[in-house]
Amino acid sequence: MLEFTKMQGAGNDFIVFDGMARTLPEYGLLARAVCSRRFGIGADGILVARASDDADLAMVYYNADGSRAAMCGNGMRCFAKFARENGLTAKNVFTVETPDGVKKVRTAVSGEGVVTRVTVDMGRPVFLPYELPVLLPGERIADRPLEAAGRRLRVTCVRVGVPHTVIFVPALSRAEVETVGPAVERHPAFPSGTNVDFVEVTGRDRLKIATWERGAGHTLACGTGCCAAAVAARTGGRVIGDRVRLDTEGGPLQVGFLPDGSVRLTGGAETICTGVLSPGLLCRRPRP
Ligand SMILES: N[C@@H](CCC[C@H](N)C(=O)O)C(=O)O
Repeated sequence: MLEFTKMQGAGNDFIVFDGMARTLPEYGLLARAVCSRRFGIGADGILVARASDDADLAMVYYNADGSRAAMCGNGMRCFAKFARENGLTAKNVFTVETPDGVKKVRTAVSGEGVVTRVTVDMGRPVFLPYELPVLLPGERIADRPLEAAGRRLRVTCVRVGVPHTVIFVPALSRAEVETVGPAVERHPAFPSGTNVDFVEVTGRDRLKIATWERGAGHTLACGTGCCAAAVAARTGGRVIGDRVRLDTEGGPLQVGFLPDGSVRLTGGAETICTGVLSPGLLCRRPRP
């Protein structure tokens, strides 16, 4: 009997498992089986709750394609709600170990014990140069746009636990997300792949964003992507102030900038359903 909970944060959806006291199947296989939209439950990734020696809990994240990622911002909000509401912790403010370090989460809990909102201290984003296979003598990376899907793109690369490539556009286009997104995700400049964020500036403290995720494709929102976009926009003078609202395709999220250079992600999380996996699910041939 393998119980699961399906959750979403701004439409980025996850299957959550409690791995505190039980052994689960191999996570990559589990992710591919349950995330399949037609042959599984359907989700962008899986989250597994584990015990930790260094924090109150540990979160393991795998993308829908079975690849592991160090961090997931929307996933962390869902994880925090799951942990608090299912008694994995009794604290409203607690710490979670990830491969990107220990994250502090703050949950807003109603009188009925329901977590209504979660804020995650995401750490300091790091600007990255992208790796071009060949640079001409004297040429700087900033001089050369990235060529992908027949386009020459000005990109900003930022790591927020996981790699993001931010592209500012005059207006978001679904067609662009679906053509440029996969071409940039697998561009040779990014040997480990990258998430790709298309960002439209809609106000002095407001952005609209659409994301193509490494290992999951087009998703309705990406928490680490919102942090990357907010930091890229602020550093480039496109937004001002201490916080930015990001309108994702799945709803609004907020990113706050702290004096030490770190960022905070705030938003909601919801439980969709709970259930039990069919025992045969993991024995079937992996399907898309
Ligand atoms: N949806 C996530 C990011 C998940 C990881 C990503 N697909 C990767 O492989 O880097 C978020 O909300 O941050």
